[in-house]
Amino acid sequence: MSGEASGQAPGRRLLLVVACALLDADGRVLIAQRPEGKSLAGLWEFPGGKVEAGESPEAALIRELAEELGIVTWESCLAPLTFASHAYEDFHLVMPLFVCRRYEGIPAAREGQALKWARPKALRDYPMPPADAPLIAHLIDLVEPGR
Ligand SMILES: Nc1nc2c([nH]c(=O)n2[C@H]2C[C@H](O)[C@@H](COP(=O)(O)OP(=O)(O)OP(=O)(O)O)O2)c(=O)[nH]1
Repeated sequence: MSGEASGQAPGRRLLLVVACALLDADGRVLIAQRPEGKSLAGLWEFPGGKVEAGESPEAALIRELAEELGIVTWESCLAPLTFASHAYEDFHLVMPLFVCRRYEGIPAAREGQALKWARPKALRDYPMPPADAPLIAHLIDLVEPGR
């Protein structure tokens, strides 16, 4: 039943974005700074982007990692970790977060974004989109448990 049919106010539209915690051998995670001119400019985020019509989340992430960072990875190298669900002003974001430890190539900024390898515990020192805050604890538990 739609929101209107059920008598509820229609909600925000759902936006499906897929993101990746790319990990290096030292357990650091790659974050990228959103460039000027985009929404949430200046904030640090996990690489990824919108899932296009007809695309699976995994295929979208493989495409985004190639476009943004010039790396190649495979569905078998993407492990689901957790997801974000956050109400922004204009839409409700649902964002699965995958972990990837195996890929080919050296991540390089293909879209002018600044990149940083950060320890999961240090992620709180970087301003991130509000949707991302609850994800950090999951990464710490995965990479630096008990520390
Ligand atoms: N890739 C990514 N996007 C995130 C994160 N956290 C978060 O709220 N987002 C939001 C920001 C954007 O609204 C959307 C990602 O879409 P996108 O990166 O393809 O969007 P875009 O910049 O091309 O377009 P737009 O935001 O200007 O509409 O998800 C994150 O950690 N990684």
